[in-house]
Amino acid sequence: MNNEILVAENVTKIYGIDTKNPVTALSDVSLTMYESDFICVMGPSGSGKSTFINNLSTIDIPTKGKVFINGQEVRTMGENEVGKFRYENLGFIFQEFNLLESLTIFENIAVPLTLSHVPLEEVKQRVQVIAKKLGVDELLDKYPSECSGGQRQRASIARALVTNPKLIVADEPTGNLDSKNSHDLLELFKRLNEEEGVSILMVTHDSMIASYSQKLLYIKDGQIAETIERKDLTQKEYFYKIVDVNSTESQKLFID
Ligand SMILES: Nc1ncnc2c1ncn2[C@@H]1O[C@H](COP(=O)(O)OP(=O)(O)OP(=O)(O)O)[C@@H](O)[C@H]1O
Repeated sequence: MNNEILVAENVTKIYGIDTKNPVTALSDVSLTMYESDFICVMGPSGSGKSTFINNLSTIDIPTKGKVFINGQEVRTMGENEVGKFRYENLGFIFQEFNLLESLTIFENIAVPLTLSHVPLEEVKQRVQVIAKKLGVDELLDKYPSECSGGQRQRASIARALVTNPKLIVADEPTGNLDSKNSHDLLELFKRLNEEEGVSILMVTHDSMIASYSQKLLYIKDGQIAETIERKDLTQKEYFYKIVDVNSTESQKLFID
């Protein structure tokens, strides 16, 4: 059995808890993720998917419950410690790429290494390697404004991966990519997952993208309503199962 990388115990998130209209976005959710797990999160709009991954990955702090990453309880870490911990362990990929406009693509990708005081020669070498993997090695001297949406997205993915994170946390990472680039990204995730044991926790609304995972969590009303595991299914069989869950759950919305 692989080591536990992320443990969430009875996590609840209530937005606006001190207001007249608090919103319980996540309700008593637990999850154990092991090294090399590849988990996808799906569910209707507003069901709590982003809240789920944000609260499990140090971006946000739960109202109730505990989160452990690599055995450390996130709540007990100071702000600086959490920052360092993120750089060393986590790679975040979001739909908005948040590249710094005043820095070149090279400098953007290098940011997490520079912040960790990695020597310049090593920075250059690691940026080159990851930029090549993401197909942005020709763009390193350009500024984000000189690149297309897909190129910027790939550069931001290179920045998330340049630290060799143990856990990739991705919220709709293919949102701005065309279908070829989406599948290339998922093939890269698959390789990192299978060959380097990187764990992946990813939100997507696309069943085809979700079919690259080994486990699917279907979130509804802030809770895990269904869990499907790929096990020995082919990707195609798993894909059909995912489509089925999405369509069955969508139909329930009519009946309810
Ligand atoms: N900062 C916030 N303050 C108040 N309510 C919030 C906040 N963020 C999210 N919510 C509410 O929490 C619930 C869950 O939102 P969340 O963004 O996690 O859903 P989601 O499943 O990711 O949605 P989508 O697929 O539309 O992105 C929604 O009702 C949303 O309106």
